[in-house]
Amino acid sequence: MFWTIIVIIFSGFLSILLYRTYVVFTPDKAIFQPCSSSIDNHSLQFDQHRLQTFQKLLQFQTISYGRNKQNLIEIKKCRDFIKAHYDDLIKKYSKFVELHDIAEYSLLYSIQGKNSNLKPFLFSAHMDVVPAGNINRWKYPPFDAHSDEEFIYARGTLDDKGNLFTMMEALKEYLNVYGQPLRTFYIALTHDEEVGKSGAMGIAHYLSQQPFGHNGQFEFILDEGTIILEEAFPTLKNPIAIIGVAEKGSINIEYRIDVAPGHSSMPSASTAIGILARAVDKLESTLQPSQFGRGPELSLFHGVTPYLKFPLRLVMSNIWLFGPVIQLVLSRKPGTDAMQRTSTAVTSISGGEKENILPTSASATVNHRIHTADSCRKILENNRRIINDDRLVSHIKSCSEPSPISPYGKHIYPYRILEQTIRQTFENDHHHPIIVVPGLMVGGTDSRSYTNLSKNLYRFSPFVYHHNDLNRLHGDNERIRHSDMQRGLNFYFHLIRNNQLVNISETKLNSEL
Ligand SMILES: CCCCCCCC/C=C\CCCCCCCC(=O)N[C@@H](CC(N)=O)C(=O)O
Ligand SMILES: [Zn+2]
Ligand SMILES: [Zn+2]
Repeated sequence: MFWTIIVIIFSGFLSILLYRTYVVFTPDKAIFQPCSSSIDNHSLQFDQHRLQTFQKLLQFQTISYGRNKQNLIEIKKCRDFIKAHYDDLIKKYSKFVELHDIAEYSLLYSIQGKNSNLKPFLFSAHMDVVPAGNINRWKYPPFDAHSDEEFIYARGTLDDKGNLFTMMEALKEYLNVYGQPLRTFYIALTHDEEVGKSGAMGIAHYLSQQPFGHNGQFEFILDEGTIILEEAFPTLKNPIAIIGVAEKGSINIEYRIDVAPGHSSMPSASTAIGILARAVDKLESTLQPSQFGRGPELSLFHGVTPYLKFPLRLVMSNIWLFGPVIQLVLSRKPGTDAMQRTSTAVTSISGGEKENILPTSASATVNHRIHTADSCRKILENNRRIINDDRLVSHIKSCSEPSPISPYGKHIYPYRILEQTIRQTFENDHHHPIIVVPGLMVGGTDSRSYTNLSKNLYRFSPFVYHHNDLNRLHGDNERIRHSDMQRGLNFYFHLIRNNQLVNISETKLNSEL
């Protein structure tokens, strides 16, 4: 009797696991053709001429070192280069293309559509880059834009001049092929994304003053963001395109301790530096709690699960049971761990004046990137508990809460167009079709300044990266593949094209499912 009950329970349990694995999580085969077939054959080439122009763009040392500390001479040169290179568009299509200088160095191209009933859309990219760090660690000098058979190496290739160049080239091609579009759209090229927001805020302000109708709302906004990952999961051959539907918040907290001075020959048990060091150590070694399953990362996992092989598919289909194991695996790599929790990085520290004076003060700044299920207040509170030392005083230097989560899924028109354009751009790989999933953008973007313009904010860069290469972002040897540049051109071209349908409506989309 006992064994019979055990067998019944076990079989029931197994059935639930298998049901979820093979019935609930099945691949979504819905293919949506967002545009007429004629355009599908239109392919842009990343040819020698485009390569050379891109290299010139990369050679400007448009470095943002810190707030109010930028290489403005190079930024100005880069801006002028962009203006000159695309000047033809303004001249040739002066009836509907305009260029606006914003916040002195940022640019906004507006392309007036024929049909003012259609809500406009906006692409955004930035021309500034972070410093290259120790250039001896680079394979090629970071501003030479060295090109080999496969890659172009330079600071800013992926973040974010690759996006900037491919969207501008796609615009040029679109106008040359089709002339005036139906739907109005804008391309924003900012100059201080890495350190501030004056470019994006100036653009947001300018746009909010425009008489669009639609309550000043954009159909969607697309900014740099999450990418296409290769080999993200064991045994998975399909690339995963992650559309960032939300962006983490960011808080910078300074922890400071002030004590009386003294002679270094008679130190007390702990100095200001020692006390601060222990607090920093506690913050680093105590992770903020995992929020796995409470943000867009859950949808990423649900989207990928049907494509995984047994037994991983079974594990991922049953997060209710294996959640803790998945959290443990995610925590093994910085890139995956960042998806499931608020991250902690101690980014600066200072203290002490002279070798024989006990330090009177010491301070450290901690940067947290806040998961959508957390908040600034919650993180401050967690830290207070973790540090558990009243001698340290905290000061919030800056704080922005996580962004709202933009709507996504089959029934959301702009998300759907984006998803299908990604598939369209990758359609030649039939062996391992691309998987498109929503996800969480772990870094900050200019789109933060555009929140009042649209509820549909997406962050995506159409470039393939291996997960082991993620540390090239803001790191050494940043690079981009020639093939990615080619795909970027086609992605933006088709995205502009796919957004020109007049009868786009959620009803129409739904009927196609
Ligand atoms: C199952 C595997 C999933 C692995 C997911 C990892 C996905 C990571 C993909 C892309 C990460 C891209 C992060 C780059 C951030 C670029 C933006 C940036 O640098 N922003 C700055 C400035 C700012 N506006 O805040 C920043 O400090 O974040
Ligand atoms: Zn960027
Ligand atoms: Zn960046």
